[in-house]
Amino acid sequence: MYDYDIVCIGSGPAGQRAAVQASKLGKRAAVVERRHSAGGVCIETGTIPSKTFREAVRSFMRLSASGADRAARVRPSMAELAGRVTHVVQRELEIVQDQLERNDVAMLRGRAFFRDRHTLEIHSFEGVRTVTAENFLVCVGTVPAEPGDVLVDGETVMTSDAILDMDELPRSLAVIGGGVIGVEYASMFANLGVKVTLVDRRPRPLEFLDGEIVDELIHQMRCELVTLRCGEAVASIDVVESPHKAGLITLESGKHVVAQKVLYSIGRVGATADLGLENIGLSADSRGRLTVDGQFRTEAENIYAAGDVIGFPALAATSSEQGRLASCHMFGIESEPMRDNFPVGIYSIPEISMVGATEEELTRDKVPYESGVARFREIARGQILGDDSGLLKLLFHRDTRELLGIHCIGTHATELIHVGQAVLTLGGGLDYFLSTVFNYPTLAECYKVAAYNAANKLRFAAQAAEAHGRRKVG
Ligand SMILES: Cc1cc2nc3c(=O)[nH]c(=O)nc-3n(C[C@H](O)[C@H](O)[C@H](O)COP(=O)(O)OP(=O)(O)OC[C@H]3O[C@@H](n4cnc5c(N)ncnc54)[C@H](O)[C@@H]3O)c2cc1C
Ligand SMILES: NC(=O)c1ccc[n+]([C@@H]2O[C@H](COP(=O)([O-])OP(=O)(O)OC[C@H]3O[C@@H](n4cnc5c(N)ncnc54)[C@H](O)[C@@H]3O)[C@@H](O)[C@H]2O)c1
Repeated sequence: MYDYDIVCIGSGPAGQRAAVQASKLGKRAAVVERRHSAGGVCIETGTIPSKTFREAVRSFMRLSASGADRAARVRPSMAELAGRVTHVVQRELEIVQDQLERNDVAMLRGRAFFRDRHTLEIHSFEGVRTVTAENFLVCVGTVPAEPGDVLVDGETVMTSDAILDMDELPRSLAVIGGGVIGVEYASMFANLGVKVTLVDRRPRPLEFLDGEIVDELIHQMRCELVTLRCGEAVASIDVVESPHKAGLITLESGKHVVAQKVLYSIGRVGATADLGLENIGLSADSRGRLTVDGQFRTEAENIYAAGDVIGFPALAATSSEQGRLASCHMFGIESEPMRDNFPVGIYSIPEISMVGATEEELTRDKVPYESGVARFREIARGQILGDDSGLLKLLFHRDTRELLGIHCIGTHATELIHVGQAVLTLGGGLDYFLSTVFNYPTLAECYKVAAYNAANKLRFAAQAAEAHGRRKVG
């Protein structure tokens, strides 16, 4: 008899959801966590702190005489901003703790290490204890990628794990890596009046997004005086005294970037290095990730993996759902697989969200489509909110009129996207939006306006094709 039916290694969204699901099925569940509290990267250093920081930045901008006038903005102290983050993180940790307790999930504190396929050592300052389980869920998440040749001292050069621990707002910040983390923090600090330089070796940041949306983001970032150094890789980073401590970044092109602080955000790797995978016959890929099948099972029959440690899409909500599904599969409960149409939300300022195909993907795959765009400045709610740069873009199949993709940048984009997500998932299209009435004044009205725009383009194109056909016949 094992100590537990399931032990989840890691208390992020995947571990929490898997353990609670197992408990609801009457199983004995435990979660191992090496940090002081349960919550994972999601609550302690990732999603919740960064999104709370963003809201704190935005509230200070709203308090300013004019959000659009950089010079007139109130510049809060780092302590004021961080205070809000600490408060929300603390509350979220309490909620998770309470939820696990209510569901009789045992919390085991310490670093987990596999001794064999049914035995785990848990190392803590109290010593080493051993627990056994019938099944394990590896949901250890990720840690920042830190190539050995780059100095990350945590003071001048830091990863996203430490960026909010800065005592003061820096005068300048260099962000290395224009992925989601880099872009989000670059835009937040730029809106605080920090002089930001963003470096990425790719030609443009966030290449997986629709190009038009990235164009708008770049425009907005430039308005906040962000310098973009794209298509440029970093050769070295040194900490210099000039006369104050600063990071000196040398790019492969020979250019230098000097900034008081450097955020190093070039991706994250699975936290599998010290897990004892060799003792259970598993190995991780070069980025520390584990491979699983459609049921989240690894090659070891009783060992499952979910969340960021299995790679794409590596989001909080998808990790949560993967954890729940892994638990169901483990205990023979049939469940619907996770739907493909999950949204991506980027909490830059302005925020971005998308679901479905981009124009670039449809063009590459030769899918005939038409786009419809609504600009927030043409919508009453956009005017009320003072957002005159936001836009919603819908992509429809030209022949079937099905909805294929939704792309949004601007206020509440991450909420607004869910209307489109539902229509996309349920197979709806242009005619749904044309015949549906939304609340007024709301941003949801953008769906109707974008649909009109696409319908008009389709009609003009059909008329032109018909006229062309008549001319040919004549
Ligand atoms: C700065 C930042 C911002 C983000 N913003 C968003 C966002 O806005 N939206 C979004 O959807 N996603 C966001 N993410 C991603 C999101 O945080 C992750 O997708 C999510 O946390 C992954 O959940 P998980 O369950 O895989 O584990 P994690 O949340 O990564 O937690 C894993 C836990 O396992 C523990 N652990 C690791 N090894 C061991 C061991 N050997 N023994 C015991 N415990 C161990 C770790 O201490 C950690 O607490 C962000 C990430 C970062 C870094
Ligand atoms: N809103 C969200 O959903 C959200 C927010 C933050 C983080 N996250 C998660 O966190 C994960 C990690 O984010 P990330 O931004 O660190 O990684 P990423 O992989 O998204 O981006 C890393 C970027 O760094 C660039 N890069 C790599 N090496 C470089 C070098 N030597 N010089 C210059 N540029 C270099 C890459 O071209 C890439 O654009 C993401 O996969 C995402 O799932 C999600």
